[in-house]
Amino acid sequence: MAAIGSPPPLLLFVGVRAVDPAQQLDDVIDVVVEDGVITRAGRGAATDELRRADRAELIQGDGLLLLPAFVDLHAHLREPGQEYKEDIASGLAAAAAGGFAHVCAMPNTRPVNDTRSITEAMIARARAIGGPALHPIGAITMGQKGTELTEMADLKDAGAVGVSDDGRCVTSSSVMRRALEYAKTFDLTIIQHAEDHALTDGAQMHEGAISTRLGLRGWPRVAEDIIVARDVLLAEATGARYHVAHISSLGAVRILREAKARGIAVTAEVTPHHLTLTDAAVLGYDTACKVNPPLREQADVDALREALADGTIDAVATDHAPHSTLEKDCEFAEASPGLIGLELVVPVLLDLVRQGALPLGRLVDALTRAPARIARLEAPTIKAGARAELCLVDPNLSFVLDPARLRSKSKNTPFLGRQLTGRVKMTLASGRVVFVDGEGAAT
Ligand SMILES: NC(=O)N[C@@H](CC(=O)O)C(=O)O
Ligand SMILES: [Zn+2]
Ligand SMILES: [Zn+2]
Repeated sequence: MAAIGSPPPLLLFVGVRAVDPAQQLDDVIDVVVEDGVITRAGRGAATDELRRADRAELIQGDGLLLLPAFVDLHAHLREPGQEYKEDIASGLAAAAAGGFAHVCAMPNTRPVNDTRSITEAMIARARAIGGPALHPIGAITMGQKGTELTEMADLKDAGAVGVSDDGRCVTSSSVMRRALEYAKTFDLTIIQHAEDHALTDGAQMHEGAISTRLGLRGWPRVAEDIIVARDVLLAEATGARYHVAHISSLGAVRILREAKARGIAVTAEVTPHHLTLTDAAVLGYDTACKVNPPLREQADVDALREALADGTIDAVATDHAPHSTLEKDCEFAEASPGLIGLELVVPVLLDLVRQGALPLGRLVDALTRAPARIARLEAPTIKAGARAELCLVDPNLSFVLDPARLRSKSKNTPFLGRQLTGRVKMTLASGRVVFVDGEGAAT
């Protein structure tokens, strides 16, 4: 297969099942990539003449899926400041291996990304690496302290695609109102980590029968619901764009559904782990399952799946949150919350498709067009004339997840050692091959 790095001059995907909801495309076709651009897509597009060209590289598509490369609205790449967990290079390598061409990076770095110079430095670093594109998300408040608004116009001008205090909730209604009003003036989305901290003090996991059994302090659903409900009212009052990060509770889903029905400009993302795991995974005190918001109950999982399938939840986002072994190999109460996700989206979510819980087209939309729309990015698409941003997947390849294969610096995922099915074989971002399964990390 094509080498990582330089744009392959002529790449021919032959007889591949291409799925792109933006084109209402789900068909076995050929796709031709020339000098980083999709030049032809359709039956017979890889003509004999093209196949005979010296520079042609043929990729037989039998049994494989060709998708627009993914857009992640929510990842923690930890640079600047916590490079022992992850850095921009390792985070983007993990993204490439996961099928992503675009990654939005949360601002809870050290220092917090609350100023133009940090946003610019992150983008410059990512460009020098040359993998998937990095789009910083700036902070809503200085130092994510929840009081003084950042200079959002500056952040946007420097390349920020949204603002969030993720990791912390903007709890003050007054600050939130001003943030929405301010962001509205230049069409920036406010992304909320919805958690009423007064209700989650000391919380270790979802509040329910299992937290009681384990003797761990719980985070009740209502701590999320209260904030989402209040913010929906503020979004309505201000007319600003509001986005719920990592939605996890059935109550928040209901509020979101009602808000959308009333025409309020609210969107939401859900993570692969909230779609597939429950608080039962915490039995045995597995710190890999400690995450904010916490893994909830089957009724929540069912509501999230239904809402993703019907479009109430717009996007899937990873909330890739790397932590070192030291921060996870400890007492549950001491462990840092968060788990990695960039490299696991395909196997974890294809499982939902196989179970009939989610149509493949909706999943692809939730990983490409929907997040791109929210971040105001151009969505990858399989269309002649588009820059090649593609993800080739073998949906039937089964493997046991080996930590040594992960490109992320951190290995904190409950899926380690599990049998998974579905693997990314190749990723193109900005017209360049950034990942080939079995080859070294992107440089
Ligand atoms: N999700 C998490 O549990 N942790 C995130 C912060 C966040 O997304 O709230 C992190 O930065 O580690
Ligand atoms: Zn968060
Ligand atoms: Zn996060």
